[in-house]
Amino acid sequence: MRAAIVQLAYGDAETMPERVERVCALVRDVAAEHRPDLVVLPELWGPTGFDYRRWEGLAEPLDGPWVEAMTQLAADTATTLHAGSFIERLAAPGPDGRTLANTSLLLTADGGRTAYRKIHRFGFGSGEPKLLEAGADVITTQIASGTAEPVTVGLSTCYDLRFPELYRQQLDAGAQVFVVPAAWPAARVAHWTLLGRARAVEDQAFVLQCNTAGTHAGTEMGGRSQVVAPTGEVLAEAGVDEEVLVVDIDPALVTSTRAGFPVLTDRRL
Ligand SMILES: O=C(O)CCC(=O)C(=O)O
Repeated sequence: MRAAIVQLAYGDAETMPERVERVCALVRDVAAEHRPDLVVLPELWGPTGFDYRRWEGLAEPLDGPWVEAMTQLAADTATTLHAGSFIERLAAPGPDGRTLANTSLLLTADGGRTAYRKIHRFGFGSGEPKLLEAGADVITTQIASGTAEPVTVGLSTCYDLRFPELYRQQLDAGAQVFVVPAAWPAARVAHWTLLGRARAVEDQAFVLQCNTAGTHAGTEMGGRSQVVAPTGEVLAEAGVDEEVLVVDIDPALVTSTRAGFPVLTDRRL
């Protein structure tokens, strides 16, 4: 399976419509040049990861224009597109009384859609916990892998990476690949790369991490997107600017790693 991890850089000057147009053109170019099976974009790259004041105004329902543009992009490029996440306007307030969520979308070329609402909200009382509802559902789904066998991917977002129990639940649901879009700051980027490797090693799964680069709302993003094999080997790592990683991964390596070093069979639940 060929994956293209599109690490986007942005600042405060670019508007969301300008960025959507730029990113659509970039993804079309990547798809035409590399023919990936899966393209991954970062968390909240449209409304921005840290400019919370804009979220209310930039929120959209699941049938809004951003989702429509991403659905069209998946169809036009004939790839599965993990579109990163957006600020979803919910039809009704959730248990915390909020009407917004940080929602990731996996879109297939034939119009299929899997949504994941970020479970662990980042901000310690401000930002996400103050403004957003938390997701409640662990999400895995099967996608085409470029071979006869589909591959099972688990969806999570940014701060979720700090909570290994989520990945164990995805593992138990059959996940072979974890896809993690993020807007992870430079200040803690060493945690981002370390935790991605940890999730790969402990669950013997591929980890595809797509971070944001640039500086917006006064927060410098960390970049360093990476693709980690079930053995823990880092197959590709980005720098700190906008960059596209194109990596061929073999889902059979998950099976052979789990069979060759069967640590998961020693779990005591
Ligand atoms: O956990 C971290 O250090 C960063 C998390 C974050 O920025 C987010 O979830 O948006």
